Parts: sequence; C-alpha cells; structure tokens
Amino acid sequence: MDGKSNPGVPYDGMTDTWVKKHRLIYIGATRHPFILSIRDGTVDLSAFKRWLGQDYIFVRAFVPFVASVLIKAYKKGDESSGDMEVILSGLGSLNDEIAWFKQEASKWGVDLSQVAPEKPTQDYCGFLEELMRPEVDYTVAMAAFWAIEAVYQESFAHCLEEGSKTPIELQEACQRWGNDGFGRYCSSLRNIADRQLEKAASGSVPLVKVSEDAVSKAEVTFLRVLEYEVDFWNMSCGTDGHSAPKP
Ligand SMILES: Cc1ncc(CN)c(N)n1
Repeated sequence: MDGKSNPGVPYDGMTDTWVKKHRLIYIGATRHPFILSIRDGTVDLSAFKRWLGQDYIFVRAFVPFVASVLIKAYKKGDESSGDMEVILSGLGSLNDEIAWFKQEASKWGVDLSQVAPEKPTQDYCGFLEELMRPEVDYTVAMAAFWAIEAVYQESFAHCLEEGSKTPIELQEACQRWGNDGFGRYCSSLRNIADRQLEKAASGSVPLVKVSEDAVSKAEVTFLRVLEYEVDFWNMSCGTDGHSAPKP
C-alpha cells in the first residue's frame, strides 16, 4: 500500500495513489448526480434546500472534529511544520461558513432550528465523533480531513467551470468551496496528509507495525469518507430511500 512500487514513475504522494486506485468511488463522490444537476441547471430546489439544512448540521459537527485534529497537530510537537496554522485557518473559514449557512437559509426560507438530522447526516456525524477520539492517529485524522474538504472543492469547482449552467442564485454556494483559495487550502491539507503517510510508510524500525497500521487505516478511512459523501448527496437528492421529496 505504499504506492511506490513503480521505479522511474514520478511519485505524487499516497493520496494520489488512492484517488487513482479508487477512481470509481472518487468520481461517484465528486461528480454525483446532485452536483451534475446544479452544473446543468436542472437542480430541484427542494433538494438544494434539504442539502442546505443537513449540511448546516454536518458543519456544526465538523468544527469539533477539526479542533480535534488541531489538538493532534499540537501534541505532535513539530512547530516548524506549519500544520497548526493551516488547520487554524480552516477553523476560521468554518466560522464564516456557519454564518453563511444561516444567511443562506433565511434567503431560501429554511428554518434551521426546525431541521432534524436525516440518517446519513447522523451516520456521518457519528463517524466524525469516532475520528475525534484521542487514540486515532494524526495521519488517519488528517487523511479524513483532506478527503472531506477535497470532495466539496472538486464537486463545487466543477459547477463553476466553463460551459456550466449553474443557476445564478446557486453560484455563491459553489464559489464557497469551488474558489481557488479553497483549492489551495485543500492542497495544503493534502500535503500534510501525504507527508504524514510518507513518514508512516517508511516508519522508524521499532514502530514499523504501528506505522503500517496507520497507513492502511488511513486508506480505509479515505474510502469511508467517500461512501459517507455519496450517501449525503443521495439524501440531498432524495434518492436514499429515507427522505423522499415531499409532494
Ligand atoms: C457533507 C460535507 N462534506 C464536506 C464539507 C466541506 N466542509 C461539507 N460542508 N459537508
């Protein structure tokens, strides 16, 4: 699972190997029919409103998860890595994101205080809780953090590409995650995850078993993130069997 088995072929990092290896599910998460419907302008606005309410609940749960990653970065004690600064900037953006959700909800007439979490939201938030445990390795938590942000970045950036017919009233939402600055932030998260994975894969001898474990756990965690993201989009579309659109 070290992704370096081809001598002579440029090595882009473990996360790149995973994206290539798990291409189908990665495409499933980043080119989901919900996103494609925004991009081609056919999106059902009740689906968008459902996504808005559920994602507000998710983002509130995501904040303590990111805080837990910050604690892990601090405990690692490598001040010169700059990891804490990157993660802190993420927490700052989440503060803006929560304010944006409130403003957007009032624009669309969604009463956030009345939104109850659907099953996929509950499950995804439960997964974040699991990842917050102190015994979860920093490498595993960072891989999850990068994957969660990257799915939104790639999905919403696709809705802003040339030729897309994203309705004007949804463009601001797409800009939030599809802008270049968010893209650079995701690259920083990816670099941290890749560096950690690289260290774990080449682990110092007495810790070899622990490190290899972290690498395989991180890959499984990456896949679980993609599955949760697909379920989340399915729920937004009303195609998950739990939340059929109200007539
Ligand atoms: C479900 C989900 N995944 C990712 C993100 C990006 N923070 C989000 N807001 N919601």
